[in-house]
Amino acid sequence: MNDQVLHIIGAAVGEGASDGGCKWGAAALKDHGMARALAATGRTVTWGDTISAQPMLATSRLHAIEVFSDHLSVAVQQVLRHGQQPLVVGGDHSCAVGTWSAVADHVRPQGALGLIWIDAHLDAHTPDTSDTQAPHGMPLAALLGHGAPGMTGLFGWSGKLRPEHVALIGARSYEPAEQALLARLGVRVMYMPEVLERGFAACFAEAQAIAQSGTAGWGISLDLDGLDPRDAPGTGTPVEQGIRLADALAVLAGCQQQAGFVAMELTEYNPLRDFGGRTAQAATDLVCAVLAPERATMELAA
Ligand SMILES: NC(=[NH2+])NCCC[C@H](N)C(=O)O
Repeated sequence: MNDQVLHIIGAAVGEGASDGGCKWGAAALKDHGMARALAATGRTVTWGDTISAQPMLATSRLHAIEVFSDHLSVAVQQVLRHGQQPLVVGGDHSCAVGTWSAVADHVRPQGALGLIWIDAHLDAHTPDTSDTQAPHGMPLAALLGHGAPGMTGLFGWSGKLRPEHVALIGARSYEPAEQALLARLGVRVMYMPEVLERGFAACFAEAQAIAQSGTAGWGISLDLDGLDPRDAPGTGTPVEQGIRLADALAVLAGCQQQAGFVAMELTEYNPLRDFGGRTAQAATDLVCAVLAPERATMELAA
């Protein structure tokens, strides 16, 4: 039984994407009852502050995300300092910079952070390589220490993630420059054809081994567009042929009980495209699967 308080932080950011609809994602998931569903698994849950990007106080889109990342990272740091477990609910995927910078800084005295990144995209551009200049295409590069100083250097240090502790699953839409960066760094990327061939379970097991080995803790950054749009149509940038929801639910169940699991982030929920609320339900079921105090609880509920 896990009695650590689960503290949800809403990340109201859509400015990182070309279509800003994800800015309303956290509020919509709150209304949908995500906290209630998590509490029903047996966790003690608080929905804390929502951190909002404020473009009117910034000089550019990138600057808005830099300031937002800083604010979000401080909020996540506070949760960790209180001994609670953070769940960051986005928001476009640029929120990963704030989330994982704080988690990496928190575990740093004990060692490195491992991260499993589930996504249709690589999110490994820098301002020098991105055609769209959309910051939500840049967070993984920033966490690896590449990109705008305002995104790489939170808490006064850069390289929050080391390449050997990171694994991506589900990529199927990307540009050559970001692919080249990850290849040069030696990051393990399981592209969608490999996931279809080996199965999501085998890929996730490999990713978990990467995230756990030689690290002081690990987490999951789940971009909903990693899922197949047939199961999760309400995302910022949907791409055909993704991970099926049933596979994800089965495989991700019980992560909370795995050694070293620290935190989760769920991103790119776009309520403006979620007619009928199917994606909100998928998002809710996924966080419950990962964060339930005991695996059996989810199996009984299913
Ligand atoms: N987190 C996301 N949905 N990222 C999409 C990025 C799309 C594209 N690679 C870009 O950089 O603009």
